[in-house]
Amino acid sequence: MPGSRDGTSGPALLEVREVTVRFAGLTALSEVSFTVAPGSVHAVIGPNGAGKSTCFNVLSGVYRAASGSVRFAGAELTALAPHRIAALGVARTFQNIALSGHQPVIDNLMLGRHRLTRAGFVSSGLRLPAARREWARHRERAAEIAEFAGLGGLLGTPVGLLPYGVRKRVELARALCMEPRLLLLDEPVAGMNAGERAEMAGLIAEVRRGLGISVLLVEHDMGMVMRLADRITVLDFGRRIADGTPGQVQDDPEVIRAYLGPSADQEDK
Ligand SMILES: Nc1ncnc2c1ncn2[C@@H]1O[C@H](COP(=O)(O)OP(=O)(O)OP(=O)(O)O)[C@@H](O)[C@H]1O
Repeated sequence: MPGSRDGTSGPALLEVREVTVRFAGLTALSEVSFTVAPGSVHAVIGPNGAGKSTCFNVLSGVYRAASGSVRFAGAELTALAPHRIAALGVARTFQNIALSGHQPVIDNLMLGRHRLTRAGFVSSGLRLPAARREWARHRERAAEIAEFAGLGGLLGTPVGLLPYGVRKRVELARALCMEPRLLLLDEPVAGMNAGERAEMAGLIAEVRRGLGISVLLVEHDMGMVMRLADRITVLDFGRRIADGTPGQVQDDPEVIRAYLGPSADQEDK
């Protein structure tokens, strides 16, 4: 198809090309390339230490690549600071929850709206009518997103009082409050029980289907990855060893050797 390098339709939303990252003698990523199609769920998998988090940290501007390029919707990201990348429409969640536990859900979500404010309702302290109106508009949108994420009845609840699985959904909802075009999810179901995992998987599917937002996912839960992802990139020792549909990756001998093992349908490795 025109503009397509990987069989998906249309030009890539994110194009990672030959990215290398080094830490004092260790090559954490070695000339890694992959593309994320608009409106798709793309997973990055691989054993511990394969370079998955490093990859996310390059995409979100936390780490600098030694070489290679990352293009998002036509813009080069590799030299940009994290807030500039976020402003272009790339939002992320972290392996460990990064929320303010004593603040209610709605306040945590409003932090996600901050970059979108014009009147600066935080700095003006809501003294100006324009700032108050803008604050109300953003609060309404944050409440809508909370509803979408199944948090509608919890707006006033301090995050620290919520069960782990719900806090992870608050974190995802906060990222959605930035109105991203691409959402980076770092191990979204790690540490969850089966019910929480199913809820989170349903929410991620809805983010793509209902909101049209592309999702790039690092995850060890292979059952979830195989069900959710349109495409999977497999890393091992910082190198890309496979890239394809779940079916292709699952049957790839090198992936089986390095990561999946002989029984590729294990739920969680
Ligand atoms: N800031 C850093 N300084 C030095 N080495 C690092 C740094 N971050 C990552 N590394 C190293 O880079 C390699 C890749 O690590 P990374 O965390 O990206 O792997 P991962 O695939 O995310 O692993 P996991 O599944 O355990 O999260 C590892 O050898 C790790 O020790």
